[in-house]
Amino acid sequence: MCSDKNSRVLHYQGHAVVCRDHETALDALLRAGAPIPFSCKSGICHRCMVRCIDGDVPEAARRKLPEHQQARGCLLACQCRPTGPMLLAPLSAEDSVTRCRLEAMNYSGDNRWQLVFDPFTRLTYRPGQLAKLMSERLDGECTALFISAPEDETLVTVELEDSTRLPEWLRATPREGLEFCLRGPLPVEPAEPVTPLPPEPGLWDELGGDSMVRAVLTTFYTKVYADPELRPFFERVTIDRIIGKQFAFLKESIQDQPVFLGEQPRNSHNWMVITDVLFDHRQNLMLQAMREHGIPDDLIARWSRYEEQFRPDIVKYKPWLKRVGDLLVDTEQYETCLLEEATVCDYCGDEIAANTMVRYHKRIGRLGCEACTASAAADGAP
Ligand code: HEM
Repeated sequence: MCSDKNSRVLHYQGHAVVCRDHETALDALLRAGAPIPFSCKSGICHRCMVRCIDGDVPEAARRKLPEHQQARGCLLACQCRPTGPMLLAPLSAEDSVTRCRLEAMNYSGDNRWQLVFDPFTRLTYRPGQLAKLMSERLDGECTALFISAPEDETLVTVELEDSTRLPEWLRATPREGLEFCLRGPLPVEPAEPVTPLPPEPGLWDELGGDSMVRAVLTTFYTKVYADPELRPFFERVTIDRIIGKQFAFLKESIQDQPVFLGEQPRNSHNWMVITDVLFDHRQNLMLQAMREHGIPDDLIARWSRYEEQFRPDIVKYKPWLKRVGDLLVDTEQYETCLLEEATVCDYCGDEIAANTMVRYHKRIGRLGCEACTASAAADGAP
């Protein structure tokens, strides 16, 4: 993450602070005014558990945590005396794992399986939320939907989202008594829209103005377009276009210049399934880009706040509907229409005659000729 391994600078949700000798990460972050939860400060209550996205986690800060949390980079901030720079983030829904005991697995027809189970610790959930189920060894992950009502029942019932592909661990017999792990519940409904931070025009100049912001964004998106996890989202967007959009968005948000013509993050990212972990990964690339251009840590923190604030508008486990005026539009669907004029198929390039019925995807707008859409159906596409 950092060029200076001795700096012990901590980044957390748009706050940057250099940890003093003998100071814990928790105390340093509290000194910087970071919104980090805590209680006992002695490693018992685990309220100050956070995740390390980049940097070395001292052994003492993680040894009291179960293996699956250690593997995700979790640590207790009150037990952490940093040895170098660290990029830290709050826990996400993905970090909460509950052990459960399967009581029954019922076939409810129409290729649907329901699991009834007893969680070892209390689960707070609502019907309609999602969870990831996995074996005790935390592999063989599958998605399930809560369908029981927590106030009426002590046992929990979920329905598997894709019952055609049961993971290996769920095929074992007898199934009753099987122990497994549940991650979640994962949020599916959009949180309240973010109220953006007020502009800070002075920050733009302190960062080095238009040329420096553009240079950092160019470095950042070069990394994004080379990144196997992020690149697929940008399949249909040129790098120059996204740099231009992001530049204008930041200029408007930070410098208060009305230059951004585009959609707010909640709408423009509505179809993207972006987990907290992926969001953190993006923020880490951003941090690297800012550092490569020599931006000091306090300015990095102030800039990062303008990005971090949109986390609730962007992180999700299922696509959201797009809001167009008062309408909510499902963009992740196919539609059919009658072609008024001849065109070419977006998949094979062959001509499609006028007055043909064609199928196109609402968001990506790609339309296919009969041969291509027929072969897609044969391949099992929706
Ligand atoms: C992992 C995190 C993120 C991913 C994968 C991502 C991906 C994308 C992609 C693929 C687009 C192009 C959409 C299109 O033209 O169809 C886009 C646009 C955009 N993103 Fe992100 N983004 C992420 C985080 C953020 C954050 C934190 C911000 C806030 C500063 C942001 C602000 C924007 C803006 C302003 C646009 C342009 C919207 C428009 O076209 O009107 N993104 N993003």
